Amino acid sequence: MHNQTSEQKYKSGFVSIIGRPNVGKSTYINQVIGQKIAIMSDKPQTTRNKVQGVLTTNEAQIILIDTPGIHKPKHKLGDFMMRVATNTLREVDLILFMINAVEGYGRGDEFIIEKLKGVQTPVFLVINKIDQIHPDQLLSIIEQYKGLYNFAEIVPISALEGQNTDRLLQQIKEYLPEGPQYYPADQVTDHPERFIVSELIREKVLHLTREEVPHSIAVVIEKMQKREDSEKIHVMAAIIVERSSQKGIIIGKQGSMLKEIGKRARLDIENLLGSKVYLELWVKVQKDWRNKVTQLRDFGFREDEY
Ligand SMILES: Nc1nc2c(ncn2[C@@H]2O[C@H](COP(=O)(O)OP(=O)(O)OP(=O)(O)O)[C@@H](O)[C@H]2O)c(=O)[nH]1
Repeated sequence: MHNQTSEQKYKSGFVSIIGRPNVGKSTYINQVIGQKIAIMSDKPQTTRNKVQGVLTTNEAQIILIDTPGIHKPKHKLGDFMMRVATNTLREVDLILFMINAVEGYGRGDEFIIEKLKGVQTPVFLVINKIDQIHPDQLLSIIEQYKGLYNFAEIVPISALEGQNTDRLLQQIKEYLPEGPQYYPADQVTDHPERFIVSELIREKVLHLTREEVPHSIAVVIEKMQKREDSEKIHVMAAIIVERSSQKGIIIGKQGSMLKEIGKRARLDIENLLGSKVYLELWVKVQKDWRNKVTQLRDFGFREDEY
């Protein structure tokens, strides 16, 4: 076939976002996609799974993968997350290594850069939260990081305020290979709704209980279906904790905390599903689940599912 058209070919690809906890990865994905997909919290390491956001335009489709924070594993769950993250880096078309402009270079960054040296994929250095620093500081950050790794591009942004995020998108497109539209244009994530629903509930628990409940909690959706007798979707979810003291905190005085968690989560879930929701929550104690890989699988942290 002699198809001598001057039209640009469609581009598409997978872009992995890595960085220390709390640098703003979820905020960036939400900023790009414009919907609350990745959950956000002030506490580090709220992202456990890869949450994909899909951005489709007339010229390209960018599939963003929020990779769980790469860090030195302390227990089985950390080890498992690290493996998932490292595998991801080899498979994607582009890696965004995000740093927080306000925090100095640390051992966490050093660890990530060591990991990056083992992959062929091009890497952008994305300096986030530039709304919080003086431009002069930016120059010295750029100088410092330039010497550490051969970054394909260095892009300063503010994910929160949207500064320079358009330019970053443009540069991402330039690095993507020609490819098909993997997802329909109106699809913003390929995660099952159940997963997003469980993350919305987990987010409320973490926000409302502040430092009192650790990140090791999990939320398992046991049932999610439309009730025959009403328009509502019935969601049943268990919040899994490691100690009964944590159970007490989550339930609160006369159930007040659990009630508040449920109320806030329900509103978000209704928004997500576009339907009224009947949400039933309970708290379950399961000791030391983080170290039990078999239980991780039960809770849905399955490598082959990503
Ligand atoms: N000032 C400012 N704050 C930001 C910016 N981007 C993110 N934040 C804040 O930084 C905090 C952490 O953001 P997240 O998006 O949850 O960070 P994350 O990298 O996904 O965190 P993990 O899930 O722990 O890996 C939140 O309080 C955000 O509001 C930014 O550009 N400027």
